[in-house]
Amino acid sequence: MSGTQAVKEGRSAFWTASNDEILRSLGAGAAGLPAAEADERRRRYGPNLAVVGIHRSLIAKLGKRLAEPLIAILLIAAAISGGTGDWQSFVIILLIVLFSIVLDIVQEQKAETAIEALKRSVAVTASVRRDGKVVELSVKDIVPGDVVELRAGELVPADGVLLSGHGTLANEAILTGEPYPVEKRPGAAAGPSPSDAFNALFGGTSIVGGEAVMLVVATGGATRFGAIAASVQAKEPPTAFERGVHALGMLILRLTGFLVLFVLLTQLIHHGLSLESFLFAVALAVGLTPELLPMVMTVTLARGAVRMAARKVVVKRLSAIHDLGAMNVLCTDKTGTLTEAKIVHVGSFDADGADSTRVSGLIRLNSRFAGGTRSSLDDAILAGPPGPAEESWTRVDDLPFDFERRCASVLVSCHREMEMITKGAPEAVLSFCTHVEKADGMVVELGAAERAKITDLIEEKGRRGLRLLGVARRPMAADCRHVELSDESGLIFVGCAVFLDPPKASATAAVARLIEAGIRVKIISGDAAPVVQHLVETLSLPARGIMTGEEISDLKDAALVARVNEADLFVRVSPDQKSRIVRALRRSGHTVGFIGDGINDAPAIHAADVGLSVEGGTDVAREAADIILLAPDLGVLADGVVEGRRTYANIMKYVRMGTSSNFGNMLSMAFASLVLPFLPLAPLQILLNNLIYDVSEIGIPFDRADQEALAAPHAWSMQSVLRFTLIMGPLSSLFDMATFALLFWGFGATVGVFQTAWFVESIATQILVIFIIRTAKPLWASRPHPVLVVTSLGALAVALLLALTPLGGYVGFAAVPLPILAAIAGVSLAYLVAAEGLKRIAMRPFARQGTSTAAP
Ligand SMILES: Nc1ncnc2c1ncn2[C@@H]1O[C@H](COP(=O)(O)OP(=O)(O)OP(=O)(O)O)[C@@H](O)[C@H]1O
Ligand SMILES: [Mg+2]
Repeated sequence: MSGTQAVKEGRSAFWTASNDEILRSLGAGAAGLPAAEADERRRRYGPNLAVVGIHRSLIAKLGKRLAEPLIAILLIAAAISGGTGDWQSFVIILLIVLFSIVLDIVQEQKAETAIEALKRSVAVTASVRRDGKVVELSVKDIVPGDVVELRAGELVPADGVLLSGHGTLANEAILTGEPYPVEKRPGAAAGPSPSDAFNALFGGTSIVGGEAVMLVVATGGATRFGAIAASVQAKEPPTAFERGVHALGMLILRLTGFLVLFVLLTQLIHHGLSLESFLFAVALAVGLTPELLPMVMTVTLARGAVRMAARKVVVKRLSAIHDLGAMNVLCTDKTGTLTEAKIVHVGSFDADGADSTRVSGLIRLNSRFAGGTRSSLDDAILAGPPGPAEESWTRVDDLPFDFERRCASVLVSCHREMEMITKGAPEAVLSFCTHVEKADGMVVELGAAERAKITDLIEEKGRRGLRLLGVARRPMAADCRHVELSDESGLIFVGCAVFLDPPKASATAAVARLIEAGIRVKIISGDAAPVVQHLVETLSLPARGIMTGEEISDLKDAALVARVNEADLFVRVSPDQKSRIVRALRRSGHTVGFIGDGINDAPAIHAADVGLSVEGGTDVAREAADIILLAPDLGVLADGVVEGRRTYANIMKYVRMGTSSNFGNMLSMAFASLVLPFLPLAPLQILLNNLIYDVSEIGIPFDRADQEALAAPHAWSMQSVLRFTLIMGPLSSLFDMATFALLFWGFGATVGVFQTAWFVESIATQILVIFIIRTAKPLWASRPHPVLVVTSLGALAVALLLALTPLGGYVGFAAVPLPILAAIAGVSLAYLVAAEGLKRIAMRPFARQGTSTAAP
């Protein structure tokens, strides 16, 4: 198949065709598509999303819920009730199903809308040529035939070919697993294999060097990445928290199944098969399942996300909120978070340490003509006045900067002169040098003594907090047209350019707050040791232990795990080492955050439990991040951490209440069905009880959290959930059983009175205990949020109204004599007092695993 054909059919090997062929077959031009044509194509090809169909329609959501086993069973129960002429049950069951589904869907919908809006606010855009102008478009609006302009640090939005490029380097690790950048240039590839496609860029990869103009050939699911993403549904692996909640849900489900079978069996033996006992078992199953847990989690997290956004922290992945609160190690790069990132080129010195305009002139030529990533250092260099003869130099070739060799070279010519000028990390440049240029222009061999002197000079400037770039040159043959990496040798050292980047005054307080919050702060920088150490001293940051990139490259992963905890400063590390450090910290048991803004930070951001970036960061860093800070400030992050912990604390309240009351109810029901000659609650009453209790908890996402719950990183612990359940559950069923005994043997209550009284006891204790177990402190020492007070007491009022007024006749309630009511009130009060007393033991925190090694 020819290349043209491949393009026409939207098939894979489009890179074998020539650009002219591709432009023709796509009906496109270098100036971009007309807007009307683009709209037409958008309709024809659909949105440029790798995975579509994540947004389920309302109908689909409803369908999914109706198909849930519990709801399905309830609907069957309603049908059977209706079929046997029990219209009352039929209507009430349907109402209950409807109400809980609507509650669930509405809440979740609201949460999703809020999150979508947040995500959109930090979404990555692309520069697209339309109607001959360059416009910023949402990536999803890109269509085949579009012409996209790309720079280093940006994501490739779709599959396409290079129309032109300069020093273009792409990172295709997402497709190939290969971490090293691949060179890209225009032309037609020789073979159909993607590894031949030197002229193609693929959606989902990123530009890490140079720039490019790309013609889009395939979008959305038709891209290479789209095909992969669709096959794995691009699902992120669940976090520890998500796994924990899921495991808990499964445990409860199994217990419920077991219990329902048990109750059904005892009912069968006692009373034979009846509709009543079937409905009872169904209602029990419904009542015992924490069916609203997923919704409450989503709603609580979404509310947390909205609150965090108000504090300039935008969450892209909801569960990252939990991880942020659990984070106990934060790794940060230096520039921007600890410094102002206002880099100024303040001067240059030669090999003897004397001021030198010659060095400044050479480094300007390098920055001016360097391809690849233009860094903030280049911007600082070019902000100064041009050198004397700068205009007469022209670029011939260049070797773009990369973070591994930390150098950039240009080949420039002026009249008959041809020079290669190299700049980069001083020690890297110096290692390429064999000669040195003196102040008078003389070039002499670089002896060991002089080399040591220059190294000392560099060290000494670094200790004063000055950032340096070394400058060297090499005269080349006049007919030289290309330079290669091997040409970066035998250089003549000229001197260093000096830069200042003022420390951020607010960083000291922000780091102190993070440490106060139980988070260890580590600095991972590509800069030199003295510069980083000077910064740490200036800001008086508590940091001990330093490790260099060189040391790290000598260590195997296992050895690195053993050593990462010893150091708080990591210097001269490469992007790959940044992510190795993060992974090692995670493997040694920490929950690790990484904040950075550069291309070189993206792998580490991705590797962290909580990847953080800032609004002004590069696209790749922002795309890799779970959380975006709208202000590059660690103080904002400290606020976010507090919010994350609050959200977690509220979810734990729901988990605790759900598990302990469910477990208690299970025990009570099992006991009751063994000893009572009738059902302790009619099926409808159980459903009603469950519904009212669910409503009473709607206020939890709004609740305040105690200062104590915010003070330290938390971690999901199944042990502590189980302990709470095993203490508080039996306690509540102890009082349930006392109520049974009192009603049945003490007062000799009739079925109707018994059920009404127990309904009142059960709902009152379940709801009121919210106020006790929402805090580990004494009840009176922690004030609940008004919304929680209103929802829970409101729900209780409704329950009492239903049970104690003639309204209750519809669901089988009877009038309860005053002495019984008084007795029930007494039992309930006794239960609450006991719960308050026991909660201290039940809520004692478990020691966190993995922190012992990291304690300061
Ligand atoms: N444009 C450039 N040309 C030559 N060398 C450069 C350039 N940009 C950076 N370098 C060198 O590479 C080193 C690492 O880059 P950079 O400082 O961006 O890393 P980093 O890890 O992001 O550091 P930080 O912690 O300060 O954010 C720099 O210290 C400098 O020596
Ligand atoms: Mg950086």
